Amino acid sequence: MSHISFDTTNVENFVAKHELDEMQPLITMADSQLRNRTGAGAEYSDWITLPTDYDKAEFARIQKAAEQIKSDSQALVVIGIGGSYLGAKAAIDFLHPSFYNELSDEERQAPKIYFAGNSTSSAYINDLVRVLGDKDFSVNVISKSGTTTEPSIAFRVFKKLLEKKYGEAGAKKRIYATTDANKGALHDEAAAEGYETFVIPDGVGGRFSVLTPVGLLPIAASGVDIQQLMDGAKDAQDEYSDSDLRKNEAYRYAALRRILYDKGYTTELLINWEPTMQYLSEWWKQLMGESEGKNQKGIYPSSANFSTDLHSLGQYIQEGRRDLFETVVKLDNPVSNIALPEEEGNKDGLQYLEGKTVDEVNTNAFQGVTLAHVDGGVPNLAVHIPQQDAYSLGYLIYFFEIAVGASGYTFGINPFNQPGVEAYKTNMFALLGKPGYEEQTKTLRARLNK
Ligand SMILES: O=P(O)(O)OC[C@H]1O[C@H](O)[C@H](O)[C@@H](O)[C@@H]1O
Repeated sequence: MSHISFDTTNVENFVAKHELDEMQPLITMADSQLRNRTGAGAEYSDWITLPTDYDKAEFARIQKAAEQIKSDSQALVVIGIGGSYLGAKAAIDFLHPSFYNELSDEERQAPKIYFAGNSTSSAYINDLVRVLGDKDFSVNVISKSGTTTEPSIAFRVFKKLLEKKYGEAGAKKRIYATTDANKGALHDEAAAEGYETFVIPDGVGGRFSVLTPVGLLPIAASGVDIQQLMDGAKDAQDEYSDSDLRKNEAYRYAALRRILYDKGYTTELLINWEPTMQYLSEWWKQLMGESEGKNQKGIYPSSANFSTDLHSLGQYIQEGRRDLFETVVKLDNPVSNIALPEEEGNKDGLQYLEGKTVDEVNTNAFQGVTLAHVDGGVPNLAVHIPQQDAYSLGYLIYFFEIAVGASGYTFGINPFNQPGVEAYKTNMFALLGKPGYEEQTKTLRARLNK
């Protein structure tokens, strides 16, 4: 089966071959820290072998639950934030046509999928309640800690809606809880109420959890064959197991990013050429940013959607501050491809495109833009995705995960924690009057009232 490939042609003007060779000792060290579990945060690196070591009985239970949701629900509300929703959203967008929720029931053959609990916006919850209307729906509430504020608030709202519609007993059958095996408020509530539960393994952090029940249940409920997703990841696990930079494309990606960072290219733009891939970038940004942004170091992960953003950000990328590099994720064979309609005359000046497909325009734009950006001083890496299918996506997910694991260790940081995320939470809890935060409440109120 063909799989993703990594193209470094357009970074050659910026990084000499010997520079990559000279990264080998650092990569060998990072690989050893990862595989031998001797690096910082190693207790959260079970995702490395997840594609072969996952719980097969639970996997079958996920597939069964997905069938149940398909049979009794017109909509599934997926409640989670950060790593507890971005992977599922990225996969569902990538693996289905645009406007998935707007397709006819017959074409979709699966419930509409809505995401909630991923912001503190009150309007968003309100709007989703209106959209659900009298639709039959189920809820998949996802939280590794089981205590995150945004999903907890949304869960209360949608749980009440379910109870109003189906009664307490009926509601319980429509709630699927994905959380820690032993602890947290969501775990305790699920156990007390008898919700069907799925476990987020201890050794897999949120941003690495898309191939656990966190991502798998919503993805399966949308009609995707999750076995293919796991198969792709499994083949990638085999493919990227060698510490030799000449043989391991994921490590080559990690090493090149690190070399570019050291040369002053401190922002990486993940570029896509398909609107169905925007959330892949959002997932990737958490994976990279939460893993590497520590000790005042790390590449800032950003993204742009082409060709759309060429008409807004294109000027900056071409001629702005030269601290950017691009990693393009290019889908080589999109599922649908249309030809430009023929027309009498040449009023719109498009006659030269007749006989060409719109995807040929996209690919030519990709090639032209890449060369222009390279000429403008933007190093360019490219990951080619052969097909818009679950196998390729599983492969791609693993590529980025293993790359950031290795890359994190080259920075000398712990790639698997996220201590900095707590700072805003402490302030928010203090301002909202959560018990235990009384001292901070006083200090913050005084600062705000100045
Ligand atoms: O799954 P949860 O425990 O609710 O966490 C959801 C997200 O929130 C946090 O603040 C973390 O920084 C993320 O790494 C995590 O993915």
